[in-house]
Amino acid sequence: MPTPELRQLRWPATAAGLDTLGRLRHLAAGALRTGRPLALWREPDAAQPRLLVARSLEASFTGLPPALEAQAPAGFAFFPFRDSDHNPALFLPADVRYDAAEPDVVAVSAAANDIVPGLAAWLAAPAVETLSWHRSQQPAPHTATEAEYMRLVSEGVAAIETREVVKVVTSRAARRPLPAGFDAFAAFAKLLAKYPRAFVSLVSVPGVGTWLGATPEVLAEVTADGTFRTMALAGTQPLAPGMLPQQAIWRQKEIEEQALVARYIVSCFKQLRLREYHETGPRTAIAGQLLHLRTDFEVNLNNVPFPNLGTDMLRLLHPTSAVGGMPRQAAMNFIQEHEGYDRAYYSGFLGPVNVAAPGVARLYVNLRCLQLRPDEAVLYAGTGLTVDSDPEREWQETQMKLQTVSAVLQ
Ligand SMILES: C=C(O[C@H]1C=CC=C(C(=O)O)[C@@H]1O)C(=O)O
Repeated sequence: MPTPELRQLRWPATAAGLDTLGRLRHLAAGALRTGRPLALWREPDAAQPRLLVARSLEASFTGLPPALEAQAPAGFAFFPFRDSDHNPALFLPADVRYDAAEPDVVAVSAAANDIVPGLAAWLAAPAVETLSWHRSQQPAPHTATEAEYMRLVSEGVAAIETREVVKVVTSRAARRPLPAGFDAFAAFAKLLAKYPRAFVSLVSVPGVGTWLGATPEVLAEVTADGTFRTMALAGTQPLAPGMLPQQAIWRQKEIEEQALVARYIVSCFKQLRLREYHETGPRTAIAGQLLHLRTDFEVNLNNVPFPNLGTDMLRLLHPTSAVGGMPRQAAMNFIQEHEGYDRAYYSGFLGPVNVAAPGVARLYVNLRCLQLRPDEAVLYAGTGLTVDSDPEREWQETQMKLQTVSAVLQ
């Protein structure tokens, strides 16, 4: 359904030779060239990716997490794990939109009317070879060695034993060189093909940097038919070749770890005094070459007196105990004191709000992601700890999780 205040620009005949990926790339090039923030993403099981360009960086700064109601502004949320001057919370207004499923038009919001002449000229301009992605001003984060990470895990287990926390998720960053001729757009296209069930994204913001990922974890979703969804995702094991997910056997450690996340979600519903939710699972879910335990939660918004449930739940859920821990504040304090690096946008959340249509929002936890730097990538992964965590196994688990996105660096 076209949104009335959107102006539709048609691609000129000169662009006839560009396929949809070529058009997405060309629009991304235009945004980068003019110093504008942009997001490219493909929702799980959607056939085609979408692109959104914000008219300016200034228009993209925000305070609170976005409202998810149909009348709220349309845009793309890009939130850090923890707000700071270095890692601002962003909501890129949907000023320019391109949906590869409707390849012949580019939609421009009324707020961005002034950029129409430049954009129209750009649609007719020849495609460029190399794109200069926006860069972060921050130095690369500290990357933990195996010994350092194992020490962090032991400290986390000790904090659980002394009841400082019930669960905590520790994480680390890893640096990898970019292969010769690395192209972030081509890497995005590779992730699209490799992970059809993931939310695949490439976000580039002036001064903030460029992030690429393929995450399996829904944070908050509101659908056109009025359904709210979230999930408790935790517990990890490799998907062995030829193995069916239903054959997976889970240890008590993973079962408990995931149950805590599910319990946290239920406590958020309780806080809002909502009882009419449906809970399915836990079931084994595939995420790339990994398996997780997943419980799905669903609320029919047409049957409950909670018109703002999506917005309220989003504000309660972030950061979930799948990336922070429980109790939330104690786990956040532990991470701040012990982790020794800045997670930036890793384990924050991202996704479109009211872009596909008013009242449709799909926000994901930013996992299995990397930050692009001029000649290297910084990759991120974490592991949920319980009292039974073994430091060596947790290190191995981070190695496995890093492989999801490092597939594009080979
Ligand atoms: C923190 C991450 O994953 C979370 C989601 C699924 C399974 C997890 C785990 O088994 O620890 C984590 O809670 C990550 O991928 O960096």
